[in-house]
Amino acid sequence: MSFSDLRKSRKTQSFVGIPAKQEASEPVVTAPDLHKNLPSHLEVRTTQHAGRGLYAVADIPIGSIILATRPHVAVLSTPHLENHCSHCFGAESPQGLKRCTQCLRVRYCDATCQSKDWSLHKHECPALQRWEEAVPSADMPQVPSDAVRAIARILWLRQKKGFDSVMSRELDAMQSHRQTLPVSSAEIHTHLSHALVQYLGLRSPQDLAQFNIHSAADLLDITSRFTTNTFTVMDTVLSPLGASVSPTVALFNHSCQPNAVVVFPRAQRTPRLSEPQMQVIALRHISAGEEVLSAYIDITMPRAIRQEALKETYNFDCKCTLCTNPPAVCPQESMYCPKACGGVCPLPTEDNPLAMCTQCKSAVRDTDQVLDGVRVGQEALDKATALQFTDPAKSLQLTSKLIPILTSVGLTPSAHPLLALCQLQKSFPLPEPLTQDALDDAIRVTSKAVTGLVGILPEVHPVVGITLFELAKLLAVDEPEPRDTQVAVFPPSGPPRLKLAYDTLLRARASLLCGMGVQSEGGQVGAEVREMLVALEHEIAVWKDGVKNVLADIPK
Ligand SMILES: C[S@@+](CC[C@H](N)C(=O)[O-])C[C@H]1O[C@@H](n2cnc3c(N)ncnc32)[C@H](O)[C@@H]1O
Repeated sequence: MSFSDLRKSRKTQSFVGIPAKQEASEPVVTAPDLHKNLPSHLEVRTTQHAGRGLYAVADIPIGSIILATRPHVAVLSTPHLENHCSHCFGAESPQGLKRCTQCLRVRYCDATCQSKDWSLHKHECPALQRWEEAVPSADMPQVPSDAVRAIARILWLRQKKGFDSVMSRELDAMQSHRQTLPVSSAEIHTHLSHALVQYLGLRSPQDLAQFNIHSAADLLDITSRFTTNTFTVMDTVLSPLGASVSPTVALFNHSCQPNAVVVFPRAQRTPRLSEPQMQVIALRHISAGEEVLSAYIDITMPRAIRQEALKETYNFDCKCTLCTNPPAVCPQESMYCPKACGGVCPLPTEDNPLAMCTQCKSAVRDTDQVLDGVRVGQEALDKATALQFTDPAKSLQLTSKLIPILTSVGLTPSAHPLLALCQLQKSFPLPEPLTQDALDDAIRVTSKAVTGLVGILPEVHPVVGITLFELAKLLAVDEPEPRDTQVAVFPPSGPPRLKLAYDTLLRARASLLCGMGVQSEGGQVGAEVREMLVALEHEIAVWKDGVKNVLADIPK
């Protein structure tokens, strides 16, 4: 059988007569010797509807590090291969990174990081070179996708550790949805399998036996396990860096109202060589007996988009409280009362155009205007997201145009797509030379994003903490043309702005201390917040002294 038969044999158990080992999509039972590194406050339990999950067996206070581990496998995404270490994922320091002299693709902080990565890179290095040689033209990707590089690392790791090792069995015990994959995603898996085989330099399906893969079904199990159990590696300000797989962290099930969050805080005090370290942090007090649940997707999205994303990638229908029993007005789909009574209305939809304020019962009259605004806003968001890196000026033009439109039709800052547009716009750097208007605009958009996020997420969520920190940094930028401080507009100017920066920073610190883990004092970003607080305190003190001196000079 050739590789082109993979698709046909998707549902078969074997292509070389050896049956696949596991009935996919059945709840997996964990062997007692797996996940031995679980902390004593957690245990694995299995339910019919969600398979294995992790449950608290003791109370877990808010902000606690529930679990900390280095993923079994992690890869940088292609654009970050140039500016981050492929072992510890640290950003390029002033000393620069050392490039692998063979493949010229991956970089390391130093010889220590390189030698730590060698056991897997020694297989990856020739594979990267082989891939590059085989690429038919310069406009094709010169490096395989993150998924292909990560899955290959999983295969080399299993081979190195032995297929019966605990590490390999933990990887093999991760949930696979091979038997119930929708046709659309089965196609993706087939493409992934083909790219993987090319990257590994295999000539026939039988060559996969060296990775303990004996059938098309086995191969699809591997790719399905990868998509179902991957976590995005993030830097300290939550920007995506790459993909990682940790079978222990993958035991956490999903909720759209999670009580825990996965972060990569880069702790200050632990040596960098244990990085990238994933930490699961309690977003609220978790009582003994409760399941610990994280969010697999962006929960600032409306319910329909969340449900679709969960079905597409994770193959389940979410039955969390927020999905099954939503509030009368979901913040993600809300607008202000048309009579401005202070209440909110659900956003009208094509199916249900009647929208009414929950407080004063006034009906939204201009439903067409709202529907059009949301539709055009979504189209602009899709376009602006696609152009974010290739044509940032055009992308920024789209977000700047749509944010005022959606605001004027009455969407709340938490509503989709307004919040998503604000989040995108605030990711662009400030223009140079900086004008007061551009700075003030950036502050207004970031402030709107904070308000929107706080309407959906708990204040201790790291996304809220990081956005507060971004806002505080903008408020602390030297104003190009400070305004008259008497005029009550937002953002304020002069000393009141400095005071607002300080207060916002205090909020960011409180949020990040919890959301990035109390024990690690907020990790690297927590340390940056503390440094900035000291600098701002100094600036405010200088300003107060200045005012005191001026007052003393005024003749009585
Ligand atoms: C990362 S794994 C989580 C651990 C998994 N339950 C197991 O037994 O290995 C993701 C898969 O778990 C299941 N799952 C996670 N959260 C769920 C939920 N809230 N409801 C139903 N199934 C869920 C889905 O099958 C999903 O594809």
